Amino acid sequence: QPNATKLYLLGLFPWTGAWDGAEATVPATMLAVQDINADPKLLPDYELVVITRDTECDGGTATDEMYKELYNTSTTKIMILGPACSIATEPTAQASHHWNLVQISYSATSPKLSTRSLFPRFFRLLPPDSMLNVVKIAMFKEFHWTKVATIQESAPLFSLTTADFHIEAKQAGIEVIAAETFIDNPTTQIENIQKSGARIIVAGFYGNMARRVFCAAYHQKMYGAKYVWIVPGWLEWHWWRKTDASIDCSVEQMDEAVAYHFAVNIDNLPSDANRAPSLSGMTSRKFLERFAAVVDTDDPSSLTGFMEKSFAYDTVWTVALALHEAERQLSQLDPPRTVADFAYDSITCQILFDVISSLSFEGISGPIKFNSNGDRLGLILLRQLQDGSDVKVGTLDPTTGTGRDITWLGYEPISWLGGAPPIDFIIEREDRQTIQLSLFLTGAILATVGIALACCFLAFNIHFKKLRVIKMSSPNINNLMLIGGMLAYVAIIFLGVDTNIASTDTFVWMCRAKTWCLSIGFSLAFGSMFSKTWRVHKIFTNKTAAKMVLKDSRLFCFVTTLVLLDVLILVLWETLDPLVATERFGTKVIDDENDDIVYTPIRMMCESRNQTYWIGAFYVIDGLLLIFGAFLAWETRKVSIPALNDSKYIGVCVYNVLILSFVGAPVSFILEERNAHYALVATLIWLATTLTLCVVFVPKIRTRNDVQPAQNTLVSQVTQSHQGVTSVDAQKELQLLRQEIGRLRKNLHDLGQDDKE
Ligand SMILES: NCCCC(=O)O
Repeated sequence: QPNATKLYLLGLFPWTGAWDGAEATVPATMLAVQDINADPKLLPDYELVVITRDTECDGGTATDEMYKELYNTSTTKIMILGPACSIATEPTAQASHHWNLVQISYSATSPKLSTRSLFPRFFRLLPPDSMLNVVKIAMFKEFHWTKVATIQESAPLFSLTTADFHIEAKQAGIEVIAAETFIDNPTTQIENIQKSGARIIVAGFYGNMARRVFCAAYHQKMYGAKYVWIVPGWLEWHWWRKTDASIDCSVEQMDEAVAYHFAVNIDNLPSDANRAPSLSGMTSRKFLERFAAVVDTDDPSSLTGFMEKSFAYDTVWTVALALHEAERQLSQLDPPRTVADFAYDSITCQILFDVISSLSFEGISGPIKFNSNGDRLGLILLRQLQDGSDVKVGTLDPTTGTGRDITWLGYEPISWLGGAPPIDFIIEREDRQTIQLSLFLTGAILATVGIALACCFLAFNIHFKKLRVIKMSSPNINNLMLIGGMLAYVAIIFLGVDTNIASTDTFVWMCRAKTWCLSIGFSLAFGSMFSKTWRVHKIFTNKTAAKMVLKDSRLFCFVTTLVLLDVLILVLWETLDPLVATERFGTKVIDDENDDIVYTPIRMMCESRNQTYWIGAFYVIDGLLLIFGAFLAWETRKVSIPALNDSKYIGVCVYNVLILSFVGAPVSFILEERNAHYALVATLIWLATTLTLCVVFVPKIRTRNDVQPAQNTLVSQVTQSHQGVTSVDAQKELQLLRQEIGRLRKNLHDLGQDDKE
């Protein structure tokens, strides 16, 4: 109409950015404006004019553009359309109500926008994305999935939608086994999901990040028959095929990765068979034809925002209907007013707000009605990408029935690449790690051989106790050493008893017995060696010949003290903090041949809560003994007197035990694999014990007939021995040696007497 008053609307559209939906929503908006202006019954005295601005799908730009237009006083904008992206809608809708402007978005789906206190004059033609979660949950129920992983781009739109999904999933008994968020590189998060074993993945992202996620999924082989991806249904057409320098996947690879994924969105255009006549008088088909006629492409569905075109069209109709009704209500005021009088005043704004709140009409996108949060409820559509085609496979109407069931009837069947819905999680199996029977038997046989060897040495020691070479080496102390060795061998057997061959109770009992055998065995064997080395050291360092002899009884006392100390610690340990069987779970391992199966390594351990302290006590005592033993052995390294014939061998043994203990203890702590642990620890105990016993006893056996009666021989040996280490002042040395020989003779005599006692 030539004399129509212009009513200006500010249209905020994203021509660029993460979601450039202006491509389709602007033509649809203009189509609606054209239809409304041509309708003589609707706002007959007015002409709607939409001033469009590019928001770049960005909060800052959108706010800037909005203010530029609001401060442009040449035109008064009576309402705001858009923006499309939530990130741009949130700041603008938080500010526009201060200008008494009602704002209606044709596309923004962030759940945050449902907060009336933050966005008091905001409406949108579609529900928040969180409302789509009901379809995702319904899918899980339908296909008996109980485990899910989620991945989302870091933005309120996705984090709020995902948080809501987590709550709904929990209520539905679905376990979220991975919840990943990324900013711009989802590689690690995709790897995490793969490690979690999840097969059903619910994702939230814009198209640019969706490409990165699927490219990472392609590289991790997280697609195909075994995976189900559920993504937002409003992503731009063929979003995975867009040229993108930030991904290292070809179009073919992306086609492969996204095949058969599901997309959930609000139904934007009901089929003509199911729909009531729209207020515009158009069928869905007619609308599509007209839309195709106004856009500059042969394939309108390729335009970003194609899904939202009907919402954009209906947004303008909502605005027009509200203005029409507001005009009527304003005319009844005293003095009467018109919508054209709007000067960012609250009266018109309130009327418009109330009208829209109670508005109900049949739009081109279906029935339009807003809830108290300004959201619109609608039919939710589930689509699947089947052989490159976007296929509708089901719908869910939250307003009918339970509002939680998907209608499959009348839609294409779902295509499963594997012929059936995939399992939701890899099959979990326990991998009870026990010591192999063959390894245990090997250990037991070796331990038995060791015990037999120790028995032979014991028999030899007792049988030849009168033999001078045996008598001089404190055979009773050596017997203690042999008993200690035997206990160490027995510990090897106890250590190898696992739950595959014994009950849990027996396992714990064996474990306790092992601890006793090892600690007391060590004290007996090493304590004996240590005490003898100590005696040799005393003899050769004591200045006064009278005080230098340590009798066997003193050595016995020393070893007994060590053993009693062990017993005290062990009894306290048993009483205060007893060892019990506990299951220790290792890192899950996916089967090499079938990636549907994951094994959880479980090791039965015999542990106590504060065992570190108890073991620590033993380490401190035995460690000190070892270190001091090593020192004594070093000090007496040059003593090679067959009459005290063990001293040098004992030194070798001290080093042997010291090195094996210091290597074995930390490695056995680190090594988790049960068999390797047993093999290492058993080998170290066996080696340390066997080497010690052999080093001490084999020379005795070899020289048992080689007994020298004359003390002259001893003198000559000591002299020879010391000559080997003396070179400076021969005369002086000779004198010293003679003194030493005298002293040694007395020592030997005392020792002989002591043994006889
Ligand atoms: N409907 C596409 C835009 C989504 C959003 O940013 O809310």
